[in-house]
Amino acid sequence: MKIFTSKQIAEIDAFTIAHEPIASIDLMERAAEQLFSWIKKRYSEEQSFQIFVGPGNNGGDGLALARLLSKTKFKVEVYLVKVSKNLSVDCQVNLDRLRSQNLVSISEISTSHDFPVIFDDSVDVDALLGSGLSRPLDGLLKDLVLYLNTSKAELVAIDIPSGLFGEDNSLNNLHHCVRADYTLSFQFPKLSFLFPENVDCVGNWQVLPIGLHSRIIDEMESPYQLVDENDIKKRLKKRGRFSHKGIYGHGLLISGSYGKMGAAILASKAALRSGIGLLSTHIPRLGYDIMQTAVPESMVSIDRSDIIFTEYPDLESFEAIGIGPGIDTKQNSFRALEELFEECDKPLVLDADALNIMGQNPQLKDNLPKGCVLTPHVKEFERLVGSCSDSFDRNMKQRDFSKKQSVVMVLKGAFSAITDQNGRCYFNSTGNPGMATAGSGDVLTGIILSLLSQGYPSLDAALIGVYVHGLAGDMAADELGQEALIAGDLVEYLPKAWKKLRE
Ligand SMILES: NC(=O)C1=CN([C@@H]2O[C@H](COP(=O)(O)OP(=O)(O)OC[C@H]3O[C@@H](n4cnc5c(N)ncnc54)[C@H](O)[C@@H]3O)[C@@H](O)[C@H]2O)[C@@H](O)CC1
Ligand SMILES: [K+]
Repeated sequence: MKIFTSKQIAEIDAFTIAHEPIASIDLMERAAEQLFSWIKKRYSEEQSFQIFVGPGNNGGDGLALARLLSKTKFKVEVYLVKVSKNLSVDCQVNLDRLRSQNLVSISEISTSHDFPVIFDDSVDVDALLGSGLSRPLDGLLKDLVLYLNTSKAELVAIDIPSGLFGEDNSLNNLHHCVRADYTLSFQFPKLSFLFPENVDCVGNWQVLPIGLHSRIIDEMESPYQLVDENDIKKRLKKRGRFSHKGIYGHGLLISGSYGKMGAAILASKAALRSGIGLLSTHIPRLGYDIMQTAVPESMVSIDRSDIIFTEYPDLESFEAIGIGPGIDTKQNSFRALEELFEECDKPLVLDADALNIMGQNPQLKDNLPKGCVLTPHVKEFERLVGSCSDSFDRNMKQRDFSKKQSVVMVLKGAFSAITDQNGRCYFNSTGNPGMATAGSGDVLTGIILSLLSQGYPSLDAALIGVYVHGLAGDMAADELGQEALIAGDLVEYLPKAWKKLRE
């Protein structure tokens, strides 16, 4: 699903009105009907609602919703905030319709003395401001939002929590934005929903389709996408009946050091559980017995060092290389990595200590093999690129880095962001907080190495790998709970996750 800016959404809206064609007031009605049916499914008919309405079309949605709710048994009160002389045309029409229906009490809020008592068991609806927000909230609106945020009532935001911008909130004060329990966003999510600092404002968000015109949605360019299961299924290659293990590639995983052999085991198992034909794991000498016992399916390549990575085997026979999990960051490992960058013309995935070595030796960045995949978490990313003021800034820097260095980068976290050589950004939609556990990243490296070895292009390997990793995590958490989840469980659930993608 593409993600558009607020400005683009207004264009899509206008195109729909002109080309469906549909009157804008009827499009607003369609949006209100979607809100109404979401509410009807969720709340009992005795539920009371307090709806806070602003001067624009977001307010218009709130008024139309009030009318639909009051036609049934729901109890509704509306509060219209007087922050400008005029209402938008469709907001005014809906105010007139609600008044003539005469079922709902409509109060005006002109000063903070007019703020109503909010009952803990009511549901508040935030229809103050939507995507037309032009500056951070101040004055009466800010005071009202602060007041609403102190209440214990459940808060449902229409389209976007009032005060939050759809994209860049770096100059905004998030304490002055509505803190919703639910945000019901029309047709698309907003970019800002995917950034962790906004989670307290957005709460659980859901997309409600309102039938915007498919032609303009298809044609309009956006660098941002939220990746769903169908996007992933389309990228999967068929596994033929007559295939043999040679077809699925031979991968080389460089991993492990004294005290960190677990990383090599987890990454190797994940690679093997993700369709690779053959796997060799390159490890320091001390890990020989450990690897041969724990992962008999993998061949072992032994470093001359007992305890760290200092060299790598001839690359000729491998389709792809993965390096980083648990290799440590010693000087000799840096030299070997530098050499690998110079020599390697195979698909490559870099993680963990490989990224930390680069963080310590910034000149390495410019030698990165083109098209390789990097999988940092936020700290590793900032060691590479420098500190960032917020997630929006970090996202811009990630897109720039991918473009400049011509690499694919996976920034791991909730909604992991995957950027490509053209500066496009794909947000992953699977995964849960239970996966923030030791070794989870090693599993991802193994999966991506496996896909690269099978001939998937770097971007596909990253997108599919991150998705299936998150899916395995979701399936594991469903059965085991998030607290108990460990990285080994992700490996255990990979078969089910792959199976689901092949259904
Ligand atoms: N995009 C779509 O397809 C549809 C959009 N709809 C609704 O329309 C909304 C957008 O409507 P509008 O463009 O009228 O925008 P808003 O409803 O967000 O309101 C904009 C108004 O608020 C004022 N304003 C902006 N920032 C302010 C601030 N900080 N303090 C005080 N006043 C401020 C503006 O001057 C303008 O008058 C969406 O969020 C959505 O709820 C729906 O009606 C259905 C269709
Ligand atoms: K809102």
